[in-house]
Amino acid sequence: MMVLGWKKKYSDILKEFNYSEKKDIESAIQLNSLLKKSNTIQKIIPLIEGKTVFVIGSGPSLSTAIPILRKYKIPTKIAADSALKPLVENGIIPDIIITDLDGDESTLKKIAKTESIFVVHAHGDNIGKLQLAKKFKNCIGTTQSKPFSKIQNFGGFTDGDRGVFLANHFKAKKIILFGMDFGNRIGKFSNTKKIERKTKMMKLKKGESLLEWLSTITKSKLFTTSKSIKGFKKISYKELDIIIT
Ligand SMILES: Nc1ncnc2c1ncn2[C@@H]1O[C@H](COP(=O)(O)OP(=O)(O)OP(=O)(O)O)[C@@H](O)[C@H]1O
Ligand SMILES: Nc1nc2c(c(=O)[nH]1)N=C(CO)CN2
Ligand SMILES: [Mg+2]
Repeated sequence: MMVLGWKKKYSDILKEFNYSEKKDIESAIQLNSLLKKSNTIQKIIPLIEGKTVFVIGSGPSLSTAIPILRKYKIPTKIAADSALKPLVENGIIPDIIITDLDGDESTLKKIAKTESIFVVHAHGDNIGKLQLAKKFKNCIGTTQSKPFSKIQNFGGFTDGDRGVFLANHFKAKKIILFGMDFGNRIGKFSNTKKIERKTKMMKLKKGESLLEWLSTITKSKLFTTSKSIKGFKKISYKELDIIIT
């Protein structure tokens, strides 16, 4: 089931970013045709339901988060797109990767056949990249429009906030953010080109506002080690041991 109220949020996104719903649907249809029938959804449940999960984005605080994340083996790690490369380079293989396939392609390919679950988002502007999804051993397809057949809609917009919506959908007990700073600085690990800066800032603003909205309806307890977000308790790395238990 889609998160209640998503339809209105999506309709606002279409208007604000001038996206075409028709193209989003076309992309989702293509992704659906590439995916095999699988039990990947069944594999994701035990990773999240009733658990503490980490959601890791590419904001400036990712650099200080990496040595901390290396110490924590148990909480499920959900990584957003371009956060994947620095994580893998530091020996951290996330359990779940949220991507619209514009992160680092060679890192995606490197861990394609591991047990990690790839949650691939189809939208009107990534149709040309969808073939990559065929390489993943465990793959779930998503859309921001209506779900159908093998394509799901857990809510959310940018890769990072979609990770939080995914954790909410599968009933995480606690969700803790790393490298999810939003704000005016794009993290150095983000793949953003100079010309895309304005749109990227708009996307980050939208992602943050969606998380503020989610905080008013979720049953998961929300924390952030990154910059403050309304509705999320700001914590220091030192407090992690207590919160995780
Ligand atoms: N200040 C920040 N700079 C970069 N990423 C951030 C920041 N704060 C939060 N994030 C999160 O990190 C995630 C991963 O970053 P990435 O650059 O891969 O974005 P993205 O969602 O793939 O964007 P797009 O696909 O539209 O280019 C973002 O989706 C966003 O949710
Ligand atoms: N149509 C369309 N949809 C999106 C896009 C995008 O560039 N185009 N980018 C996203 C993640 O940042 C999420 N959704
Ligand atoms: Mg992306």
